[in-house]
Amino acid sequence: MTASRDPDRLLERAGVSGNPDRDQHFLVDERVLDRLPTHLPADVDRSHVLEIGGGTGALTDRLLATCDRVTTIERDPALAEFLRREFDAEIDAGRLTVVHGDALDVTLPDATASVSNLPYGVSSEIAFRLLPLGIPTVLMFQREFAERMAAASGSDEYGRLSVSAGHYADIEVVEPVPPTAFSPPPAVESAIVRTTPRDPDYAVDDEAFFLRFVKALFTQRRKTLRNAVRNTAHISGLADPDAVVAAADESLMSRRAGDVTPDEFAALATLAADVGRGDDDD
Ligand SMILES: C[S@@+](CC[C@H](N)C(=O)[O-])C[C@H]1O[C@@H](n2cnc3c(N)ncnc32)[C@H](O)[C@@H]1O
Repeated sequence: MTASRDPDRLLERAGVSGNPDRDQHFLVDERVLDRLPTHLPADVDRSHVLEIGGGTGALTDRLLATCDRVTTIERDPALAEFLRREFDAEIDAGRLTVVHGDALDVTLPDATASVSNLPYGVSSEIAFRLLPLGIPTVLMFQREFAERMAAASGSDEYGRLSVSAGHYADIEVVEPVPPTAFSPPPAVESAIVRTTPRDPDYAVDDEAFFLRFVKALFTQRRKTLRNAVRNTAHISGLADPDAVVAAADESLMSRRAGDVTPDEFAALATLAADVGRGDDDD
C-alpha cells in the first residue's frame, strides 16, 4: 500500500463522500483495511483475486500489495473511471482489471479467491453468486446477516440462510467492525466473514429446488419435518409430499428444520426431488 493512497486521500481525489442510497460506505479504518486480505488462509492461491465494489480503491490497493492480479467490479460509472485513472500503472502492467458493471449481471472472472467490502443492499444476492464458484472468500456484511449465515444447526439464528450458505462453504465470522470504520458510517454494525469451500456430502442436482425446499421448510420451523414437508408442498412444489415422508428416515422426519444440518437437508432434498415431484418430473 502506498502512503498517497490512504483512504482519506483517495476519497478526496475521487471527489466523493459516499452515498448510502448507492450502497456507498467507504472503509476508512486503515487497520481493518490492512487486516481484510490477511483473513484469507495463508495457503490460498492469490494469483487472481476478485473484488466486488471497488469504490475509491482503498481495499483494491491492499489487494494489489498482497495478490498477483486483481479484478474489481464497480457499478458507479464515476468511481469506475476514477479507479482507471488512479491505478493506470497497475492496469498497464496487467495486474488490475476494472470492470464497470453491476456485480449481479456481469460475467464473473475465473478468480482464485475474493475479498470484498460488499454493498449491503445486494450482499445476499452477491454472496450466492460467489459461493457456488467454490473459491475462498473474505467478505464484509451487516453483522446480523453474517451471524445468521454462520449459525450452526440448533442455534436460534440458524435458518435458511445458514443452510444455503453452509451447503457451499464453512462459514466463520472472523471480525466485528463498528460503523466508525466507514465513511459515511452505516446505521448497522458490520462483520467480516471467511468462507472456505467444502465438498458437500450430498451434491444437489437441482439447486433451485433445494433452495426452494429449504425455504419452504423453514416457514414451519417449529413443526416436525413430517408435518412441514406436507404443509409446505405448495411452496416447494412437491406433488407427492406423502411419498417423501414415507421414503425418508423416520427419525429425521421427527426433527425440526432448525436442528437439521445442511448435508441432511441436501440428502432430503435429493430424495424429495426423486420421489415427491410426481410423474412429470425426470
Ligand atoms: C461498501 S462500498 C465499498 C467500497 C470500497 N471497496 C471500500 O472498501 O471502501 C460498496 C461499493 O460497491 C459499489 N456497488 C454498489 N452496488 C454494486 C453492484 N451491484 N455491483 C458492483 N458494485 C456495486 C458502490 O458504488 C461502492 O463503491
